[in-house]
Amino acid sequence: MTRVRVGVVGAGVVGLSTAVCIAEALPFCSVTVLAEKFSPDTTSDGAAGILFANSFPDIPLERQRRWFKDSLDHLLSIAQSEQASEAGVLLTSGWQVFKEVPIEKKPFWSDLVIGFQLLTQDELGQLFPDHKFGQAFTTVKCECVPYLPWLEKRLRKAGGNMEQRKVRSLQELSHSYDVIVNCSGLGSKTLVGDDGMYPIRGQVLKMEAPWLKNFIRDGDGKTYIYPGIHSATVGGTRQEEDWRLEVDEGDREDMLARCIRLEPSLCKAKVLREWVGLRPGRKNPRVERDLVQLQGRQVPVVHNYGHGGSGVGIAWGTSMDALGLVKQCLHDMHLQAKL
Ligand SMILES: Cc1cc2nc3c(=O)[nH]c(=O)nc-3n(C[C@H](O)[C@H](O)[C@H](O)COP(=O)(O)OP(=O)(O)OC[C@H]3O[C@@H](n4cnc5c(N)ncnc54)[C@H](O)[C@@H]3O)c2cc1C
Ligand SMILES: O=C([O-])CC(=O)C(=O)O
Repeated sequence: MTRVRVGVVGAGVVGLSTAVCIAEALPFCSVTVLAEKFSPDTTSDGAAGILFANSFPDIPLERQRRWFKDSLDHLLSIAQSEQASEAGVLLTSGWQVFKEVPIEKKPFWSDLVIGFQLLTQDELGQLFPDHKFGQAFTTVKCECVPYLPWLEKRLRKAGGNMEQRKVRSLQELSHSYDVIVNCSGLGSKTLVGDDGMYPIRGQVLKMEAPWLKNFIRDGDGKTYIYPGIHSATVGGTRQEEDWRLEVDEGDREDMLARCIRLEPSLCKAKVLREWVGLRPGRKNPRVERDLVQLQGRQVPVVHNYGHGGSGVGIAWGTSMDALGLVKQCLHDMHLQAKL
């Protein structure tokens, strides 16, 4: 039996989720993940991993809700299973607070997370006297340092392979794969020449603060404290078009001061690690299929990249869409007939 060869470029949370979805749903495919960097060296590895949805201007709300819901459901089922600690997926509760009352008091994801409530004025006064508005909810935190190896293991179990390699052009893959799936994140800027891709620099601290049990996020998206399994992720910055990967001392002092204002006890916490990552910024994620002329042959390419600051939060949902697109490619190529 001839197997359909699927090459997935990228081993961050998006690439591995997509590879697992394809390998498990389409056992007649042989899935290979090709990536320059694997865990723990991807952008995904440094993310706080909070499931929280940002909204994208040109994606229908129903599709965004589905991306978030599919991801939340998938991770909730892991969080409630015996796999939770190995996979690094846990439930977390806390608050998002605002200095000014936001236009959208109940965001589109408010009925998808658990127990979403608005804080009363009394509660705000007790907990966050400098803020005018607050939301309380329970969601999932997915820590990629354990989660990506857990996905790699799941991929191998489904028959998938991994190869460390920088792909300089999709041409290189045209003879080795029947379908190419592009999950290269910010790498898509050069790999497929996408000028809409840009870095959004994020600097965070990993701090030892085991007494903190609840997350706190300022609604401006720049200041947050996310307690996790071994450390709290404390941040952050959102600097567009900034490619610097080194730690900036000014950013560190500024974010620490902002976080200590929200949570004074952090001034006693030890800094375990500092980290900088570049979010794969794009106006909207690109989850679509294309036919590319490669070395005289039309090769189907499925794109799944450009998740910005939401990659962990929507990766499983966009991967389910990418799986649907791969199925459409196979249908069009009549490759199912190879079975
Ligand atoms: C400080 C910070 C905090 C964050 N917190 C959160 C959070 O709490 N929740 C959330 O949902 N998101 C968060 N994010 C965003 C999240 O990290 C990203 O959206 C997500 O990691 C994107 O995943 P990805 O798989 O697309 O990209 P990456 O993780 O960057 O993976 C890209 C992969 O493609 C490979 N690649 C690229 N180009 C090539 C090439 N030419 N050849 C071969 N391989 C290639 C890379 O080596 C890598 O394996 C945060 C980001 C930052 C920076
Ligand atoms: O926005 C947040 O709370 C965390 C996050 O996703 C990011 O820094 O990209």
